[in-house]
Amino acid sequence: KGSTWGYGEENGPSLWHKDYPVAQGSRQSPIDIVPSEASFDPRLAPIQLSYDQCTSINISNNGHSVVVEFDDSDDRSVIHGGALPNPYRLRQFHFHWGEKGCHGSEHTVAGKAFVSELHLVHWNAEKYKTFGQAAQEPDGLSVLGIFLETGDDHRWLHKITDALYMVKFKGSVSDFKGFNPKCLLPSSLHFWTYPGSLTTPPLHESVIWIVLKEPIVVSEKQMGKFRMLVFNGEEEDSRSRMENNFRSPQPLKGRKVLASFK
Ligand SMILES: NS(=O)(=O)/N=C1/NCCO1
Ligand SMILES: [Zn+2]
Repeated sequence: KGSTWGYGEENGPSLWHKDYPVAQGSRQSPIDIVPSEASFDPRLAPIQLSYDQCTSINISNNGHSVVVEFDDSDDRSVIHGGALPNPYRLRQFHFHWGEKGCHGSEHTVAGKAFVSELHLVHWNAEKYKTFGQAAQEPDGLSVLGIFLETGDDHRWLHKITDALYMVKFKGSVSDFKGFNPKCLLPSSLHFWTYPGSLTTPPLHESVIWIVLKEPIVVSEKQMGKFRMLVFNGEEEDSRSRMENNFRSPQPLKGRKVLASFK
């Protein structure tokens, strides 16, 4: 059967272009964000996250990351502002991380990587009928990226890390209701924004990226709980700890990064 993509020696990011040629395209993500080369754009509207009516449904291990999915059947939880033409609907969020004490973010800032990166995935439901269709359009998706750095415990992240034992194996799903990701935001919503892609196959060039400048702080202990997840299914022989599930920065190819702040 076709070998599926992953983050290992035999199926990792450097090989994805074989099944997904767009991997070598002109608007791939992530990128290294160089603040001194980003231009402040006063016309960028502030980011607004209207998540108060959001409805989380479940938490699952898809063999690549841990994902919390939302009911996106109406506009109850949307992001707007930035360079977005209209509100985009929250569909899911997930994380990327490294191994103990190492880096794991996808975007970097002037070459600095963070221990992890949270992605809140939204889609343009005003213009497209389904997420799948939007994911193939240049203005179809918007992903909000938030860096994680280590320090004290994050006071709300335990709601997620306490549920990870339920989704240790690929294919496991567990109820996860009543979680509002607003509790995972830093105090400043200053951001960079640029046109890019999904950072996982199929790598569609359909994402308007919004990356917050200020990281949130989580403890090494909390990060350790992500690393007890495994890439493999419960029945598989291969046992591999879920870590280093990040793609490295891709060529900018002439793209401009805008900043919402001076
Ligand atoms: N890392 S990412 O760019 O958010 N990738 C995806 N894939 C499906 C949804 O988000
Ligand atoms: Zn992601």
